[in-house]
Amino acid sequence: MSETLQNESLATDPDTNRLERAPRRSTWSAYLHSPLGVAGGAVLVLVVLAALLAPVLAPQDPSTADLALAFHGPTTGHPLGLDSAGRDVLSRLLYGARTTLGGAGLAVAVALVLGVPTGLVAGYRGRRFDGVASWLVNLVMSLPAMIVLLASRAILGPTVWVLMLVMGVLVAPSFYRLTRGVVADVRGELYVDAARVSGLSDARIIGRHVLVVVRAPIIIQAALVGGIAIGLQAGLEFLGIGSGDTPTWGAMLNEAFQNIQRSPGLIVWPGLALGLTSASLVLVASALRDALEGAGGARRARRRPAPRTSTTPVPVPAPVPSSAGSDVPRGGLLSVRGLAVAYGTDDDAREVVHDVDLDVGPGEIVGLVGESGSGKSQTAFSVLGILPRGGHVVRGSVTVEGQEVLELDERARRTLRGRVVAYVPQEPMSNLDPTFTIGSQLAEPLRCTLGLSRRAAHARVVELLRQVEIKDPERVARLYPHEISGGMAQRVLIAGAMSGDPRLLVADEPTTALDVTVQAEVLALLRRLRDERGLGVLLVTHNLGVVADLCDRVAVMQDGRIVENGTTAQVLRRPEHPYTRRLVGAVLDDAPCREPWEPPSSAPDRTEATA
Ligand SMILES: Nc1ncnc2c1ncn2[C@@H]1O[C@H](COP(=O)(O)OP(=O)(O)OP(=O)(O)O)[C@@H](O)[C@H]1O
Repeated sequence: MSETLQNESLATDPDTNRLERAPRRSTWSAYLHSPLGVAGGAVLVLVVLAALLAPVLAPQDPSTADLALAFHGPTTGHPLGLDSAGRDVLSRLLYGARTTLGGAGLAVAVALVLGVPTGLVAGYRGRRFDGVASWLVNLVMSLPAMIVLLASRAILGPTVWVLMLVMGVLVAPSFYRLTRGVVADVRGELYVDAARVSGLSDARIIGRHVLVVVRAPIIIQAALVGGIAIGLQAGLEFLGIGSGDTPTWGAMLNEAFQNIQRSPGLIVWPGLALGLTSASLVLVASALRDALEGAGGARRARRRPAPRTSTTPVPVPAPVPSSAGSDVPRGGLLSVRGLAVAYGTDDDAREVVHDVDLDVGPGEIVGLVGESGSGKSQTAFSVLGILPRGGHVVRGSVTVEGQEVLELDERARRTLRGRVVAYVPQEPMSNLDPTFTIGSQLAEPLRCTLGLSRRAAHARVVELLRQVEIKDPERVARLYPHEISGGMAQRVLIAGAMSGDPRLLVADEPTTALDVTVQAEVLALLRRLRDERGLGVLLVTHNLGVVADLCDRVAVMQDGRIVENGTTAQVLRRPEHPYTRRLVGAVLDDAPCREPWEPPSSAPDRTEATA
């Protein structure tokens, strides 16, 4: 391994020559480190156990009354005394926990079931579903909750369960809005795009990459709603709107309040139960949120910003005999003809790519260069079938190995992506999900698209990491994205792209975020993969240095059109179009040309990289 590669691995600890792993805790042990969370959890567990074991623990039936013993203080048989009707307070408290907690659980469950899946779909897919769901949510939110609850009691009967079910429906919009908002943010993350490009289905992406982000706020929200449900239930019972015959904490509070002069102690037990349970719920949720954030969110936050590009001097390659130039041969692997991409609706469409022709043959690296906004990425996205929302191909054809890509349905495109066409994105760090280890992320598409077992996928991941020249692949597979350098992250993404053994690689500015030395190594890696596998590469870049280093042919884009297309030597040495001349002239100053990059002689395993 070269010195630079070592440095890359040493990014976190240059003294020890070893990758430094940040101490990491499991969610469970992080939770146990929160004293308030543990205390809240203990109280909740006790309350739930008491509710479940009420028939065993209760000294007598909660409804058995003995007026002769009304307001009697604590005795051996009645540790908490008796109420105004001579009923055992402890028994009522235990049975009341069942109704109170069960009702709150029902409200939360209904709200979760209605709000979360719809929020997920609306946030992830948007469009019409989002419109209809948001309209319905606004409608429900505009209803006066208390009036609806009173009306439902009058119509459906005075049972706690019905009240809690209706409450669940009324609070479902809060879950919908929360989920939709978080998911809409996450769906724009590059690692979600990367998962899509690697061939994963929407359901799989939502289940693995999106749900993990919304779970913490949903837990907090569920705890709050649970607390509110308990409070509301108690409030309704306290006002005498509950069922009356079922023992609940609210009903006990109501009865105690009516007799506060006679027996003030009666209010203590239901009040304490309500207060402690609500507070515990909040403490547990808060500690759980922190623990989950510690496991995933902190990794998100600790993501290291990738260094930005530096300018590479452009070596002018010697002219090579070729039939390219104005008479460009038609590529056997990728062939783009008359491609036009537009944004907006039919009436108000803005064309951003116009009639692009492009070919990539097997084992050929074709550069697509041009200034920012010239349409390079839109062309590449069209090949991959991942144009951003609002963008669509208005005419033209894109064939990969003779198969028309634009006519494929989404399922067929997913199969094509990852297995035939792979993608290496620009920002390595943003394209890795911070919540999963490198090994887990690379194994996911292998298991989903190639159907490998967990063990086989892991073995393949290690092999892939080795192929992209990562030293100690077993160890790197166990690391999280924030624990590796930008250069290593880009190697990981290239390994991911190679996992389906594709024939065509679309690389969108793959070295832009890397420093010059690492840039040269990643370029050498791409060249080696091309040489070994006969991989065709469409390389989107604005860097003519990269083109000169790596590309066999180059197409120059300006304002959405290809204005020049030829061998790298021709285009860089004798640019014909005025824009290409300006582009080359802007980089080629009087600085001396550097020699093409060669690996250090101390790197025997990589000497073939530039051979
Ligand atoms: N989501 C979008 N909605 C509307 N227009 C867009 C969208 N994405 C890109 N465009 C437009 O498409 C044109 C081409 O953009 P593209 O991203 O292909 O440029 P580029 O050459 O790749 O630039 P860069 O090197 O900065 O990535 C630009 O004019 C841009 O404004």
